[in-house]
Amino acid sequence: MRRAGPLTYRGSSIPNTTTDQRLLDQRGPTDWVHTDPWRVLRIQSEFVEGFGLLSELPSAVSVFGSARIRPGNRYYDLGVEMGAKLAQAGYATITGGGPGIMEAANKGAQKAGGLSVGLGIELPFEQTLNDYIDMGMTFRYFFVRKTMFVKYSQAFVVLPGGFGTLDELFESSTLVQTNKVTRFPIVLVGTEFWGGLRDWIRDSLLENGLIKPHDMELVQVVDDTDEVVDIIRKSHLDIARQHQESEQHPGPEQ
Ligand SMILES: CC(C)=CCNc1ncnc2c1ncn2[C@@H]1O[C@H](COP(=O)(O)O)[C@@H](O)[C@H]1O
Repeated sequence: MRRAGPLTYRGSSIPNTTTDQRLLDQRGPTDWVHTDPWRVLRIQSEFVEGFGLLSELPSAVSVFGSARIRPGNRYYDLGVEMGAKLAQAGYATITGGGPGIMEAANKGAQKAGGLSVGLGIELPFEQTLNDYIDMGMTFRYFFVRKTMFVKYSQAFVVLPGGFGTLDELFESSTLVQTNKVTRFPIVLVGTEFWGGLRDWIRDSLLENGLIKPHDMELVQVVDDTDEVVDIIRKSHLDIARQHQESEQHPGPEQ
């Protein structure tokens, strides 16, 4: 029998070298850097770096939207306006750090004097963080990056976009629906763009009993960026009030 830390080996499973021998041995193949145990460490280091970068962030809102929309498009302007309004309301803006609406929201936030954050993702084609980011990090792993959006922002604002944006919208809706995150406003901006999706959710998902009626309220659809800020502010005031009440009238000890 051989014990190696928490591991136990018996019989033919006993390795013919020890962990220390393998660590100190410089010869041999280097394919271990492409193995899952090594990846686990890289994933862990991404969490450590991300938490380190973001843990002292003030209140923040994540803004999602298309990577493909260019300056001159009305939705780009909407992104700039959204970032600026969030900055004026005292929120940091977090985006995926890429081009398009992400860039627009970062630009609006930065130009209005707010804190502009970009959480980029390594992609198969060359890609750098946009030029309007005060604090940024590029992630290797999508799922680590997604944890950062949810952990360090207090609301999601979703502007027009494609698959990436829909992924972010539905992931956050699922987290709220399953109570993994609580009291977290999700606001879609652009009724013309999002109205069809909202109708489909009602007519197909709700109609067939695949979601509950109150799930329809998880996501709000508006046009006006001031209204977005009002929804987020109101939700945060409600949370603060409930917090205060529960401190004044604590329930029975669990
Ligand atoms: C030009 C191009 C496709 C660049 C891709 N570069 C990207 N850089 C950073 N985040 C991204 C990128 N593409 C997609 N995303 C993520 O997915 C969303 C946009 O995807 P889409 O364009 O809607 O589907 C963004 O909110 C962002 O978080």
